[in-house]
Amino acid sequence: MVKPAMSYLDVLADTAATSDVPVWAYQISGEYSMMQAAAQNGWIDLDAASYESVLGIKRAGADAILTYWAVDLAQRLTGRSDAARVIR
Ligand SMILES: NCc1[nH]cc(CCC(=O)O)c1CC(=O)O
Repeated sequence: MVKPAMSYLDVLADTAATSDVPVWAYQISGEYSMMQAAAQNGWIDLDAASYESVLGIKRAGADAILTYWAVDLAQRLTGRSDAARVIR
């Protein structure tokens, strides 16, 4: 598990490149909170920025991502309001 994810994308990529076991990334509450706050101030598009931040973590090599947007993203990516139950 590499955390916090967004500040350690280089460490995540290096770890994923050499790990024999699945590598997880944790997008911690501080990363989530600063983006929620920025969106509340009208500074960023939350839907776009949250998706892009998680996509970047995946692109760095994470096999799985722990994120406070998990349910939101699952619903948006599947188009299903019950996505969180379905993916469990
Ligand atoms: N070491 C404990 C731990 N495990 C996960 C988090 C982050 C929890 C979060 O902020 O989402 C923390 C606290 C910390 O490292 O500061």
